[in-house]
Amino acid sequence: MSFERRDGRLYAEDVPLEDLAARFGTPLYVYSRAAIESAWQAYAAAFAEREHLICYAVKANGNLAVLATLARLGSGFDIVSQGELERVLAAGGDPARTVFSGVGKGEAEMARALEVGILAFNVESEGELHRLDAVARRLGQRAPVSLRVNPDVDAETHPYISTGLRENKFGIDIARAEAVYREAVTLPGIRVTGVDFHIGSQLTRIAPLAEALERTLGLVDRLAAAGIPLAHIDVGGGLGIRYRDEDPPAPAALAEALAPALAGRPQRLLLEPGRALVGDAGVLLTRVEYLKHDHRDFAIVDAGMNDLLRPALYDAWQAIEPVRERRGRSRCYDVVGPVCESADFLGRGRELAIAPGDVLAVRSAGAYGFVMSSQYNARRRAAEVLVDGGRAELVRARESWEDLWRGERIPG
Ligand SMILES: Cc1ncc(COP(=O)(O)O)c(C=O)c1O
Ligand SMILES: N[C@@H](CCCC[NH3+])C(=O)O
Repeated sequence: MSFERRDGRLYAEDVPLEDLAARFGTPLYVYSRAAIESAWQAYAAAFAEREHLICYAVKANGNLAVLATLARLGSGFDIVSQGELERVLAAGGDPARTVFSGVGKGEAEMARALEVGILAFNVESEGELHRLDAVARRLGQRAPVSLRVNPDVDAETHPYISTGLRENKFGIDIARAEAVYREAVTLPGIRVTGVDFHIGSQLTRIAPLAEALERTLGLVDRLAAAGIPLAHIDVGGGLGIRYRDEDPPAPAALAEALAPALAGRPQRLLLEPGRALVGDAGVLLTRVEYLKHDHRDFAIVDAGMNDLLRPALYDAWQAIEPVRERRGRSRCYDVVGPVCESADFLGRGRELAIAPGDVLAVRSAGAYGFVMSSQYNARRRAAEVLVDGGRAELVRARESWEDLWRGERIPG
């Protein structure tokens, strides 16, 4: 574990978190390099038996230092925008190990991805396939394509992050996919290379993934029979982490569960984990501003929904702990931010012994934390720090006041 409590103080590797709050201010995201590395190694070891490529889902945490850490391990990347592609390139990531997902790819994004030579476009609709064909032909290229199929399985997760049901906007209905492949192989700007699915995020059961794979392999077999062999099978990401009492499968259990269905198949396996690699590798530090004891007990802290949106958006539960234990009476607090919304909470009904000035750590904030933050209420986005052993480095400075109006103009 890279975030541990010793003698009542919470550490990131060998650095006390309260020291980081004092040095860099709050709100502050803190990541542990060792935690990222060990999560990635565990994933890679789990799938070592077969030829595979881990394409880390950049959306989970796109900080350049995080991406560079993963690139150095040999990771590939799963991107959903040109912005994420530029980040991967800036961090030294390999475009030839990068897949491009997302339902709304623009022409310029496609052209840029073709220019740098990505591994595959995960194409999510026929309209996108035709647009990509046209863009590639204009550039005198053939775009490598894997169709993202929608296998219509219930991932059994929060409805906002479930993506593999027919009513979701993602992917091509698996029942129609064969026809789309048959057309794709006739398009001069398209080179068919694989198939892809991603059924949702924060998955705690393997069964829906195994079901999606089974349905997809049926398609792979029908395509092979039709003379359309595929070079890779991309099973997406989605493996959950333990925020509270969930019991998500480890990567090894996932690998074991998928192995029988994949046995003997020549395709390279692609995986797109995000949260499972970085979720537990980060915390959000925030300082208590006020304690207010009215109808309820409120701990008003200096981080809000603009810094960490998950509680407000999904009613998500993340552990909140003082970085230094304090003796004394505890109370049951709603931990709320300074933003003018009643949804601005980090946690509700938390038993805490705290005083104004104390620093709290919101755990498991390495994924979908900073990346989902905003400047709402004209709040500067938090700084980010990467800890490596006993060293802590500022890897993104807190925004300046001018950052709040960069690019704006007062006309006339
Ligand atoms: C296409 C795609 N791949 C991979 C991921 C990574 O998901 P997770 O962070 O749940 O592993 C997502 C997000 O859910 C996604 O949309
Ligand atoms: N943002 C979500 C995950 C979204 C996954 C994106 N496909 C979360 O915090 O849980």
